[in-house]
Amino acid sequence: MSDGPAPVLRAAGLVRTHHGESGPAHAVRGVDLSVHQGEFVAITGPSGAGKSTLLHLLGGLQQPDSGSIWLGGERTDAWRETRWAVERRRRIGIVFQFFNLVSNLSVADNVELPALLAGVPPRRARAERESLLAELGIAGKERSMPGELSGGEQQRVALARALVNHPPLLLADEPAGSLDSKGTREVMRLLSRFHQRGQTIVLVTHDARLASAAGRVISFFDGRIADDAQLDTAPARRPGTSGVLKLKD
Ligand SMILES: Nc1ncnc2c1ncn2[C@@H]1O[C@H](COP(=O)(O)OP(=O)(O)OP(=O)(O)O)[C@@H](O)[C@H]1O
Repeated sequence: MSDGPAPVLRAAGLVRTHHGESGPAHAVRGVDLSVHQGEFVAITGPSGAGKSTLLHLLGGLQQPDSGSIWLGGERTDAWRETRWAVERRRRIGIVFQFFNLVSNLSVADNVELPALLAGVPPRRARAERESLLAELGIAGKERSMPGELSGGEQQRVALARALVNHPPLLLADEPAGSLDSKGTREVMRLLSRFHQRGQTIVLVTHDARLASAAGRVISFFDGRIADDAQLDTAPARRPGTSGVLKLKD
């Protein structure tokens, strides 16, 4: 093992089988993975390959049948649901395809909630929320309810909520999956921007074009890593570019 800093995330021997009505689905069949500080990793692959299951395991939203996960060098095997919930608040931001905002809370409350739950004083939570919403281009929407926003705006709120506690790791599960091409470009541009500032990101997408915004692309197939490639053209290596995304309107 090297003497460098511990990976932000490490997984070893992860296995997870779902037991559905149509029998067992071997979603994750043995995954070893390390993600280092500042990396932008895309996990891509066909529908049903097990990408979402893997991301859920990495974020502690589901537990593996076997294998281990380390966050910042700390082994999580003994963590149960409540411990994961507490640790996630500080250490892992997650954005989902369908945003998962709390529909009866305002934009401001949605973003501040994880900070308040983590014990951040209200004034600081408010300041964090203000600066994130401004940065994400949705200042002025604080009082809106999620249902009053476009999909792209909701995803930006979800990003603000995910980042409000400055987590070392951002997980994104098809964050543009329910957006039109304009919203898709916007979300990917924002992810690239946060990445250029040092945010570590693991993105799951079935869309190879979106994956090309990352610096490292893992091809996932049938529950396993089929390929793990560094891209030379990644935005992080070319600061100031907006990435290699070229989506049509
Ligand atoms: N809760 C569940 N119960 C039963 N089977 C499941 C469950 N969740 C996922 N699966 C099955 O596990 C396999 C992997 O699913 P998963 O959603 O992880 O794949 P994916 O690569 O993210 O697919 P997609 O791109 O379509 O979202 C599939 O065969 C799926 O049907």
